[in-house]
Amino acid sequence: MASFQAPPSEPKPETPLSSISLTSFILKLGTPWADGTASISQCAINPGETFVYRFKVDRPGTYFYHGHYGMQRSAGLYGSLIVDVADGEKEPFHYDGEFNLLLSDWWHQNVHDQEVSLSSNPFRWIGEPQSILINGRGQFNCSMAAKFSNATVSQCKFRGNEQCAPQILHVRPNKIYRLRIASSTALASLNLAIAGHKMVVVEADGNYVQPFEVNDLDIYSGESYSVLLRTDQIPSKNYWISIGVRGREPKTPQALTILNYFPTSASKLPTSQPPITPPWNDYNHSKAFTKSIFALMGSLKPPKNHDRRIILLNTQTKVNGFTKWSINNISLTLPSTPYLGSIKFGLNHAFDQKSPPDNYDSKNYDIFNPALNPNSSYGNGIYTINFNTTVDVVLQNANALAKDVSEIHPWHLHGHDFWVLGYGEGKFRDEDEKKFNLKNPPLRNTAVIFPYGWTALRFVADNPGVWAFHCHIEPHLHMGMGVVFAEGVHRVGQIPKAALACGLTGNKQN
Ligand SMILES: O=C1O[C@H]([C@@H](O)CO)C(O)=C1O
Repeated sequence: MASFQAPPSEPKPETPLSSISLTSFILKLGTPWADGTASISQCAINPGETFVYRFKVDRPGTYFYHGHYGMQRSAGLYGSLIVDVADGEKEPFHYDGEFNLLLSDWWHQNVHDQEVSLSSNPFRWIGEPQSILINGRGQFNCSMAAKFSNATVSQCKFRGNEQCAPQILHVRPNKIYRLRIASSTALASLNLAIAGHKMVVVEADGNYVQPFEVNDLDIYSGESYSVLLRTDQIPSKNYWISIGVRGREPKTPQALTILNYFPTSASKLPTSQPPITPPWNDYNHSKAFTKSIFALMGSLKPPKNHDRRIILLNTQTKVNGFTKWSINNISLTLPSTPYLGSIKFGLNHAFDQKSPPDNYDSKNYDIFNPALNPNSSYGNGIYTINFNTTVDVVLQNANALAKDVSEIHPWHLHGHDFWVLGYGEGKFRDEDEKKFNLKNPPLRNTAVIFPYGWTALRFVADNPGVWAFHCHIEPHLHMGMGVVFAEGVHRVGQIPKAALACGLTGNKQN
């Protein structure tokens, strides 16, 4: 069992009072109240309160945890969670050392103001981040690689102990290093490259994958990878590691750090230019990477058939004039009593008992153009899944409100891994099912939909609880881009009181 405790919050007069909840990317089999989703699996933790997350860590991998109340992840409430293999067990690959890189993005505008802007009419978008951070460290208004830049940006000056100085990766020649890379970004899709080095991808979202070699790696918010890096280059030099933005026109400089070979001094800057991220809209590059990910031979295979298919159309819409994201024309608003408690206690008036639809009007909806009618409505109804059945979810992308705009959305499922059965262009059709990969689809907990495309996932509803499934872009979730699945809730054991201490379950003892 592992447990981590919410940081004790002692409200000081100048600190705004704010609740939190923490989620992590572990499955939480049998302890759905430890999933950390406020209004879904638990009540938010109020200032001064403590909530202990106790759950079974059932397999090794690269994970992270973060706040799941409002946009707290954007405000910096996140951290890594690395699970080592159990004693006596071995990873299916060898390495001599490891580094952990948790990536994020950073705005100068505070998150409260961002939330207000996003919830205003007229809508004010948060724009692109000012910096990309590596392990919470990033630069602004200076570049470590200034001498390679055409712009008149100044050279960053570091002694090495400043908070914003990059964490340098110190390596020895002719070794193999495991880089654990996870993305907690609020918005940015990223690409990472190491000058002069290739990487071998071996793990995705805590699952082993069939190893494959890349020059650079795309990573979307919510995802994690492990790559192996062989330090086989000239040891008298150092090498740039650069991270740039994908999928949105970048207005954010690449994040940089250095791969420092022993015995070269870490302060010796690399002599060649940092790797340049592929053009932001080179989607073919991203698709080629994403489609090269397969499960390691011998991994768990998906069931051959599904019991239910849910098609989820992703649209940017208007509700009463406010800009929102909607799924099958419903923009998710969470109830004040968390679903887990209200379903367990049969409190039928805690949320809308009507399920959202399993499909959209796929015959008539033109995914390539702005909707003829952009209006949708708020809702907090959920998808109730029969326990132990197999569900296919097809995420269907579409044009946003503006013409010729369709964005990337990384969708993250709580409480499960899913198999990624396929990606396609345009509208999903029944016959696309014939092309699903049932042989070696990767098991993941986050999968991306590309502009104007679809992504098909399969999971088995074998984890009693109530689980969020949402776009991992923080402002998009805030704008309603998510759905909720419930399965086998009557099988859930005794829910700790702290998870129920609000709304209509506030006085429940179970
Ligand atoms: O949700 C979003 O809103 C803006 C834009 O569509 C409207 O300003 C944007 O880029 C998003 O991802």
